[in-house]
Amino acid sequence: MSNKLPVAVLGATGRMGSEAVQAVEAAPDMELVAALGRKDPLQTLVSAGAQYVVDLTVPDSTEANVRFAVEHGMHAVVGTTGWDAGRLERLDALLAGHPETGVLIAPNFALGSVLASAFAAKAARYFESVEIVELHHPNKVDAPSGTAVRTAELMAAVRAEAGIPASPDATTKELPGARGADVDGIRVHSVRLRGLVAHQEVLLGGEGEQLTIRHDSYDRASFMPGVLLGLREVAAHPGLTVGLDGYLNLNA
Ligand SMILES: NC(=O)C1=CN([C@@H]2O[C@H](COP(=O)(O)OP(=O)(O)OC[C@H]3O[C@@H](n4cnc5c(N)ncnc54)[C@H](OP(=O)(O)O)[C@@H]3O)[C@@H](O)[C@H]2O)C=CC1
Ligand SMILES: O=C(O)C1=N[C@H](C(=O)O)C[C@H](O)C1
Repeated sequence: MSNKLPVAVLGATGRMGSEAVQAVEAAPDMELVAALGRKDPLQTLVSAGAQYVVDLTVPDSTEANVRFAVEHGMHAVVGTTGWDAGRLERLDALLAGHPETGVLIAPNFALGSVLASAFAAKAARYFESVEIVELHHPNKVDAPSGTAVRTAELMAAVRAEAGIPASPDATTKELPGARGADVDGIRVHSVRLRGLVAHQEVLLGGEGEQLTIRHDSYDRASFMPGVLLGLREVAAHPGLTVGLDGYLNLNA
């Protein structure tokens, strides 16, 4: 019997899913047992013997996909966006009944992006003003990006704990949307532009200075080491982990 991880990819025909299929096929310790598109029944995961599922689909389908995986004892590594607080709560409750199963919800698999968000959280308490600009390809269906939401949440939590007031802003007259979305009190601006893949700038401003923390994914290959790392680690982390940083010892 093979001791390779039996992996299935959901969303296998998509931009990320097709890249993940290639990465899993090329990994010496993994075996791709199923590659499902939108029309394929989830039951195929069971008949294929999948024990690890990578979800790279759409916000509307990801929760049901992950629920199916967990209910069938499969670990899940999830890159799909749309995991708001309500969905995470429901998943946590489901996992309580499956104590040996691990799920990673990773807003971004690129190691540089994970580090950039961690650096931004670290810096967040030291600056009066913070805003986020995320820039993506125009085929992206969701805005703001999951990465920007996660970065804003991390920064807002640090600022709240440190008692930092809201960023100063004298705007009283505004064309709707001009100041971006408000994520936990942090303004997030979304650019959609042909030629881009996935990019983010965190802007931190203080009296007479600015710190910019920028990350660029020029190619979806940048996400694959994180996908493979997630697959190799997920079984060792039962329960719910949000963010690939949960598997990295960033404070070492
Ligand atoms: N965490 C990370 O590092 C990254 C996350 N992402 C996220 O991953 C997700 C996928 O992105 P991307 O690959 O660019 O998107 P694509 O649109 O290229 O791919 C989406 C895939 O999901 C499938 N799909 C569509 N609807 C359903 C459904 N109802 N049920 C099951 N499958 C469905 C599509 O199948 P079909 O072709 O038949 O429509 C397609 O294979 C997005 O949420 C994106 O934000 C993206 C990049 C990096
Ligand atoms: O849709 C994308 O492309 C990406 N989606 C994720 C997000 O919304 O943060 C990750 C990355 O930014 C690429």
